[in-house]
Amino acid sequence: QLQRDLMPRHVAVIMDGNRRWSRMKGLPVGSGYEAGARAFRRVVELCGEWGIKVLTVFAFSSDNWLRPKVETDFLMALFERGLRDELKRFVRENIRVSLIGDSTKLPNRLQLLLADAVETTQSNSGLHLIIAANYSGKNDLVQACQRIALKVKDDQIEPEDINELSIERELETNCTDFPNPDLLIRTSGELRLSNFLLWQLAYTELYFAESLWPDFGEEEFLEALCSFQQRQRRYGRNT
Ligand SMILES: CC(C)CCOP(=O)(O)OP(=O)(O)O
Ligand SMILES: [Mg+2]
Repeated sequence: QLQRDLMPRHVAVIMDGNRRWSRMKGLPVGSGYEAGARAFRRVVELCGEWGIKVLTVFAFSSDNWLRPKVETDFLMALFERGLRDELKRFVRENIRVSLIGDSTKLPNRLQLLLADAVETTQSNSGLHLIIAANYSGKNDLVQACQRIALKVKDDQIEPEDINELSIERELETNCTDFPNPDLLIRTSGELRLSNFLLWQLAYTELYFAESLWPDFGEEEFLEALCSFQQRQRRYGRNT
């Protein structure tokens, strides 16, 4: 019963539950992250198949640095390996890659790979994949305020001219025509935003799945899309 003309344009995903998945299977933590990477690739494919325009994934939050170094090192190496393997596919499938978050804290080789992926795919017109790496929703708002304050200081704008659009234009998600997700999916039963996109989620339909991210497959993803299509979005109006 999924209707192609009622698809969300922009889907955001918090890919949570990878370590619990490995623990439940008695496997090392790394296998949970690797299973998560496979689930990520599956969802990228599905977004392409269903004509979703923008997919933003929370790949690593600024809080994730607090994890044991062996884990963050593994994750960084996994991102690098995954990107190296996927870049050719992204180009072939006309996927555009953008990056939000403070990438300067990532390992240099990964920074170079990400910059190369962004540059190589910037004119692609297929699915726009926005990778939130070391991203903080609050920091996104802080840097937007700093940019606006600079424009006021340089007499480019007056304080009273600042409106929602002025802020939206300075957010890191200004790389897409659809900065505000229509649907947010968070897996593993956690019911929180974890400092992901904050401003952008103002009217987003929130969907929480019990599945751990590695188990979030085609059936689970289509279920989330179905749920989205069944919700009547009122944007504050009463009908
Ligand atoms: C880095 C991030 C995508 C990992 C998300 O899964 P997770 O490590 O938070 O897994 P747990 O919530 O099960 O600990
Ligand atoms: Mg988690």
